[in-house]
Amino acid sequence: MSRFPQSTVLGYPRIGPRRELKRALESYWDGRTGRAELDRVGAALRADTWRRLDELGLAALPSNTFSLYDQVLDTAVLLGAVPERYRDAADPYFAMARGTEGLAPLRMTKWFDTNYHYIVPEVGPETVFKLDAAKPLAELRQARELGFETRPVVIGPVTFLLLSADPAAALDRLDDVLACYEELLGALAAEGVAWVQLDEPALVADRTPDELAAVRTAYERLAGVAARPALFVASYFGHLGEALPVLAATAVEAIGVDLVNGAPDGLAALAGKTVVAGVVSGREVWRTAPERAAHALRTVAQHAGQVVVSTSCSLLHVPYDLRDEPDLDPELTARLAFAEQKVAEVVELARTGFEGPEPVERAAPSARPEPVERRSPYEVRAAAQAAHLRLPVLPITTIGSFPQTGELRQARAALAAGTLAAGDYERLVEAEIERVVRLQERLGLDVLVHGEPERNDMVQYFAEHLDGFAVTRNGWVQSYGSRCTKPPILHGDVARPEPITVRWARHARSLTGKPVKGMLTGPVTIVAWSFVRDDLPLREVTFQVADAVREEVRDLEAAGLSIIQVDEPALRELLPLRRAGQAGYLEWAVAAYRRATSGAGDSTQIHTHLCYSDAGEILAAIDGLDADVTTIESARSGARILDAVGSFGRGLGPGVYDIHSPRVPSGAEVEELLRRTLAALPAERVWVNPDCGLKTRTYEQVEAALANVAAATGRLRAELTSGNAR
Ligand code: MET
Ligand SMILES: [Zn+2]
Repeated sequence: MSRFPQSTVLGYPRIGPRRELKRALESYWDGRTGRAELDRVGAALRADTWRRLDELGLAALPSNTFSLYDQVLDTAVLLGAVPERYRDAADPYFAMARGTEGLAPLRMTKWFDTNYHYIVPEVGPETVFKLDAAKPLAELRQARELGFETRPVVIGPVTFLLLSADPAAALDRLDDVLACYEELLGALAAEGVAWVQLDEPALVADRTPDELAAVRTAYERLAGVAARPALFVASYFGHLGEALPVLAATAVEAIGVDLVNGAPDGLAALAGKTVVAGVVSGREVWRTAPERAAHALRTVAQHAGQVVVSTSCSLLHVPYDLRDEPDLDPELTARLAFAEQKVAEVVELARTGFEGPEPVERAAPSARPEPVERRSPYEVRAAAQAAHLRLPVLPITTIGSFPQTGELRQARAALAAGTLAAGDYERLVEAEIERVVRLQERLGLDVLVHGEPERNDMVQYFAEHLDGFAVTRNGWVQSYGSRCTKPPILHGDVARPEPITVRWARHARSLTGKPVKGMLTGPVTIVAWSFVRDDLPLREVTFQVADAVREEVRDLEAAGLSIIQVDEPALRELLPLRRAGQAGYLEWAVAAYRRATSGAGDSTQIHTHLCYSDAGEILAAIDGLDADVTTIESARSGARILDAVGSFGRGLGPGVYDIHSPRVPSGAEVEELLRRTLAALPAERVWVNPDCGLKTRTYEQVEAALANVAAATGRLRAELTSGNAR
């Protein structure tokens, strides 16, 4: 077996430094360009990446880390796990990713505790596995033509099966999947490939004995393949825990461990192995402290046969290059590293060896006290709110945003470029608010919103108005497919210099006699969707953000807003992968939310909104938020969510309109969903609303859908008041 070179990265961004892949994909999907052009852009991005990594001095280059959509979907294709119904589509790959006319896409969900989303494979008894190694082989050969020897990267068999829609049923297919991997190893060996990387991030979560047995079976079998490349099994996003000795006992040659938060126990098991040491964080944007990295490397070197310097995970989760950010404060820039800079750090650590002074442990900051104010018990608040708001039964509301028009986006760009005066921009926003208010009045909604036209993004907008945050010019990170987000950088103490949303909320309120709901993003979601300083515990940082939100709640209330929504769609996302950390996280996350909202008076109704979440796992925490009304995504998951959240003794708005689809639900569909809700919950607690914000939809769709929602609600109200509901 050949020795693993001294430095590597587990993966690299692929959307393009200027989002070239995004544009190429969208143009291909729209039919503006053909497949050849899309493939040309992909090939150019891969070539640029290998050249750059090589120039930076990285010793081992990965391949097959590029993807036209998602690496899990690529793995499904590699293994032939394409569900029957997609096989006849013009382009089965993108049909699975995005759906087609009449064919829904595969489900998509979050990749571990990141904001990246993968396509959930469907694996069951009927799946026919058949290796299709075209993609890894093509990338390998492309790199060779450019003069680069690469290490193909593939999702490992256990993680692939555990990530599929029904993991238990999928694990039953382990033997068949392993046959494909064996064949893949043979094909790579035939090409003369020295090393292959199999990603097994699923092993950093708690695993059952059966699952650990699957790990043993898988890697004993793969290591037993006669002619194969050397095997490098990569873990990331945490420690391997009980999977470490299992993996180490197999004959795989190299194991990748995430060392960003210190070295795990049990390293002695790695004796004789090559350890690919993830000391440079692949998911944070802070420069690596060299003495801490060197310390971790020394610790591992005491046990391992060989230590290779690497990133803790793929660099997919950070932007390309800090040099694209000339507007950042130089003091901040000096603290940062994006993908390019991280590669340089890896190379430097490998070059200088692991010598250096011992790191100084930082003193833990003292905990900040909780705010003393407590809201009254729900019954007291509910009575005060009912008297004050006088809402009808089954009140209809929305989640906040209305369609973002091209005109608004252009105006914002012009404002940033200095070609549109601030006053003119503000008048445009006010006109849009008026349009949204009139539309809601016309549709007969009960609790109105201003529509969030001033917000580019529900987190970035707040980051731009709070101290302690910076926003980037090009800091795009892939979220899914062609979609990217630009996470703000939370680098200092957070404070709110002045009110942020009040002027827009006040404007909406001045236009109507109906109640208007103020709209804020919650503290947990703001930190979840930002790059957050690592010199304070996340809890402390989140509390600082909560205090800023709390001030905003107070000011909205003082401006006469009697309903205020504080969104926490990312509450589930930060949940630690291992159960041991979950209760502690949920406790402070809930405390942060209550800190943000508990300054409101009893007659002010606090709403919260959650989506993207497998709410089932965090039910008690959602209940603990103690919001007067919780709106939650449910149009697709149906009754499941009702069973789960029905026990909350407060207001509940399970979504009746799936806003992720351009489809307009009929009045009959909405009525059916509402009837199901009313069968599970007392009518006086039920709210009627879409699943999520409407900003990605068109006005045409929204108007038609909300008209159907209002009509269906009207019919049920009539039944309820005539006493024969259900
Ligand atoms: C991802 S949750 C979105 C909530 C936000 N208020 C909106 O309506 O867009
Ligand atoms: Zn939402």
